[in-house]
Amino acid sequence: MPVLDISLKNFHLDMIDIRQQANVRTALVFGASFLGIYWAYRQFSRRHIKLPPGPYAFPIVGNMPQLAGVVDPWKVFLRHRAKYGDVVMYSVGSLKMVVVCGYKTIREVLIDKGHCVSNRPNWLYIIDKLFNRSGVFWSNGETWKNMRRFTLVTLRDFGVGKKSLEERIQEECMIMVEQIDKKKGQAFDPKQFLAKAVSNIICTIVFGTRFDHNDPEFNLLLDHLDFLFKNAGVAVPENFFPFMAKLRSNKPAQKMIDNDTEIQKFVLRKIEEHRRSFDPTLTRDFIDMYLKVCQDETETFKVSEKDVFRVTVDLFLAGSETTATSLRWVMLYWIRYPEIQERCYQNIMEVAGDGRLVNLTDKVDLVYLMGFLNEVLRVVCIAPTSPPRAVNEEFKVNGYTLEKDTMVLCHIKSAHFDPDYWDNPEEFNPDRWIGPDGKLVKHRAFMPFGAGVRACMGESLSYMELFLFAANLLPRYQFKVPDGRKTPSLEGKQTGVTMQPEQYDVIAVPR
Ligand code: HEM
Repeated sequence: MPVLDISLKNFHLDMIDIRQQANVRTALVFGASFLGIYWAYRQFSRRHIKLPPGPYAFPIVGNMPQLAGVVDPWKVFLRHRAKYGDVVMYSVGSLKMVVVCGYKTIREVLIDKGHCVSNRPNWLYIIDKLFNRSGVFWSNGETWKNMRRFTLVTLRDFGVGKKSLEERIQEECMIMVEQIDKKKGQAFDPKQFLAKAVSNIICTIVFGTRFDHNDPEFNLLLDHLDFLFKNAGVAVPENFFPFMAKLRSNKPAQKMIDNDTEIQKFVLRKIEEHRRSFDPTLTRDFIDMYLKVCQDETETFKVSEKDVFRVTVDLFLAGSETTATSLRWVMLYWIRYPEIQERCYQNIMEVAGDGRLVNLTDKVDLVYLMGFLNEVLRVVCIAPTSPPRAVNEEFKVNGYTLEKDTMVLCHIKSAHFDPDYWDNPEEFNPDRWIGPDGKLVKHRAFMPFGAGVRACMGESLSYMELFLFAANLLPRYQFKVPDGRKTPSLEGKQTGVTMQPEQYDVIAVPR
């Protein structure tokens, strides 16, 4: 009975098929129910979390219309703080951003809960394209830990706090003196001099060499870095809506990437030059340190070329503009308050009146000058809102939950003007830094370099530069507003990350 045989076999196969289909269906129903229950559980359990309040967020674009392209975002954040409190939430698409104000709350976030906000939001489109999750500024996790360690050791080994770097900064200051002398009392904008002098200090640490101020390669590098610094901010729409990178006719994202490629070529040329002259017994600079680590077979920690390039750019981006801009503010406050400039000068004369160069050991005696520098950093607050962090572990602050991956900005300027921690915070007063014993006092709400695990890595270097430049320029010149010109305002503008003073000229009258 072959026919029946076949049909029986078919029947058997059909049964298997039906049973398999039933199994698949059961699995699907079971899976869907599980997901449904899980979703309901998540919704229910998250109903109890209290997110921070904030201004109305539009569908899809969220708060982008209120924030994109805003000049002085720190002022907008302060207006919202007055309405919503110390923790204010914004959103763009599905991303959440929180701005934290006031010293007490900032401290709680950056120090007490610092381990929960140790990431940077490196998923932002342009930032991710540029920084490639490498280097130290925008990396996270193991890469960040390794690169932070490598960078700190290298900065220490190549002179931060050491005599050799001190001499290099003094030398750079004297080159600036030669150039100021050439002005012969004519008005000039100190911006370029200061930018080149400070960048040359980073060049010394990274490449082991300085550049002539007229070197075209150096000037091109500075132009590229300046472009990147001014444009690679967080509040660029492409960071949140990558499709806009193709839509916007002026293609700002592509320009930044092209610009970054040019800097990359420069650094790679320097790495090649170093490779040709490399001597493992003589580590000359940051790049040599990288080559050494690469060649050392016993070294467990490996640095990639991508990382070394990125850290180099990180050091330029984080270290040149910030310090050079601080020095421009220092000069502006001198010309705005001639009597304070005179007190700084007298303070230096008491210690180094014989015309010698001021060095780092003089710092303890130059208390008024140090108080003045701190006061400039306080009132100006070069980075009024700190570079963003990202929540890596959900936590609560002031009763509000900050969910994982929320972007966090700390409003440093609000801490610097917090009336609970400063007497007359609006007043520019270097004397607030001098204690009854005549020594420099510390103020805990002073945090121009951020705080916690990701605090600035260049604080000591910056102070070295600010102090040595200020203390060695002032004995040589009295800085003044050019005759007949209006005294520049102290208002300033936040462009990108930093507070920029308005363009101004000075005259330097030899003492
Ligand atoms: C007046 C000058 C400077 C100011 C006001 C400043 C300010 C800051 C601030 C506010 C942060 C963020 C900290 C945080 O997230 O909590 C930062 C980070 C950083 N700064 Fe500075 N900085 C200055 C100079 C420098 C210099 C000279 C260097 C390098 C030589 C440097 C290297 C860095 C690096 C690498 C980071 C990232 C650290 C990390 O993410 O682990 N900075 N800086």
